[in-house]
Amino acid sequence: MHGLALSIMELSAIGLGVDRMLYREFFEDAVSIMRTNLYPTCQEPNLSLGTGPHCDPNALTILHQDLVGGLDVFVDNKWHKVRPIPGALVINIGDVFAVRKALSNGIYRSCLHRAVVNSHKERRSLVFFMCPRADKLVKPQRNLCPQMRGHKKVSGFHMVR
Ligand SMILES: O=C(O)CCC(=O)C(=O)O
Ligand SMILES: [Fe+2]
Repeated sequence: MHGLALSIMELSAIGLGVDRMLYREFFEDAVSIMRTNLYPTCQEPNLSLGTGPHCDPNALTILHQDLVGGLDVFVDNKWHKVRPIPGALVINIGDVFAVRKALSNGIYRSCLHRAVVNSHKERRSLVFFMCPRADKLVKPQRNLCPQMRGHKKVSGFHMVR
């Protein structure tokens, strides 16, 4: 999973027009998180949520869901179902990569999502959260920061787990 996430980061760097190896130093040998989620059936699914609406706070998320369905994304002011496709992974970018002043300086966006439950079948997902190394300062490349022109230093932050 970590190797796949690193390759996706390389592609993302190419998309931003920065050195494709740039993000390797942030993520190589970093401690990431893997979690399994189990959503039991619920008699009143409309009154309950599996996971409430959120953006992932890490850099990149790789999610595998079973075929039950329940992941929703919020796009154009509405919730949309992410239909499970056998063998497919869902790739989500998180705040460390997406927000302003983070790695892409807001050029990439993190996506609000949630998981809903149903009354007939329990659901499982397996999620890999790629996090940056704790000792790395998260900040965008200077050329992604037109608003910083004329400033000496681009400030950054450390990811707190
Ligand atoms: O189980 C899902 O489909 C979503 C889980 C999720 O968003 C998370 O664990 O951050
Ligand atoms: Fe999430």
